[in-house]
Amino acid sequence: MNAEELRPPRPARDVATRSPLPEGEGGVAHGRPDVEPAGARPAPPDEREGGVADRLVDSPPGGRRYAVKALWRTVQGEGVWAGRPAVFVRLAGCNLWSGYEGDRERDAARHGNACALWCDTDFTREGAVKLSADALAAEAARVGGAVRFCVLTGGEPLLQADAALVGALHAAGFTVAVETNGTQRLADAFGDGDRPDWVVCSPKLPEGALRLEACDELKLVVPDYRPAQYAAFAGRVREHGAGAARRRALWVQPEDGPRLAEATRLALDLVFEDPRWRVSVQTHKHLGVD
Ligand SMILES: Nc1nc2[nH]cc(C(=O)O)c2c(=O)[nH]1
Ligand code: SF4
Ligand SMILES: [Mg+2]
Repeated sequence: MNAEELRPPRPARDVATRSPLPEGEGGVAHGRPDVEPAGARPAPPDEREGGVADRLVDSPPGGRRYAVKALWRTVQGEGVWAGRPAVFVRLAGCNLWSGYEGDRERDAARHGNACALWCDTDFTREGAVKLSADALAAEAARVGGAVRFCVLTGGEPLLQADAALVGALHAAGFTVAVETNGTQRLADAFGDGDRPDWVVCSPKLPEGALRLEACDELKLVVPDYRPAQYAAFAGRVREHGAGAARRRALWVQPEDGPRLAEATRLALDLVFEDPRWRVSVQTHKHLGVD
């Protein structure tokens, strides 16, 4: 069954623009259009985060292969490029948590990082597919259709991403962004070869432990990570824009989950206190997409 068949029948056009509710109960009197909430319709498989093993097989051994946990088309939900159509590639593995429930407290204590306690990302190697750079780029191009913006995420993507992978994506026409925790050096990952065009750092260790040389956006997940703790590292964020719009992209992003309300209040207080920082909203969650 394809996604189209899963959708409820489309109402006739004249009723689609009118609310079935009487006035005063969320109907036309409130100006609310009669639309389903975003994300109510099931997304096609290529637009869902899971299930890469269902459609892809390992590239033959021999050359360098990348463990890909998920590859899907969506919009970048966060930061400067929020709303930009993108192919997300989730590379398996992280250096700050094994990814298994039972290891959360051990790994948080081992590395001194709070994120192992709340990280909600599935980046374990189970179900990952090992793809060559060319196979990965070809799948990104197929899934992307007209989209040529690729976001490498994880886990920690710089444990795997290298110049050959970025080069293959560039050759397929992609602009490449990466979401890193800041523990890896770009020089170690990419040497003198192709590098990502855009680097987003969301640190999970104290700034003294960060080895990333520079980035284009800094995103702190509050309440555990706060601007005052990253004042020096914020100086490594490249400025973008012209004239008065020239600025660093410095974000505080409320942690999703049971602490969201408290974290949102803190994010607001932090940007009111120091307006160089902005509140980052996870727009993909509002849109109901992965
Ligand atoms: N659409 C979408 N945008 C994102 N931006 C950052 C993400 C992440 O999980 O790091 C993410 C994600 O998982 N989905
Ligand atoms: S560094 Fe990122 S992916 Fe790794 S455990 Fe922390 S939040 Fe999760
Ligand atoms: Mg996510």
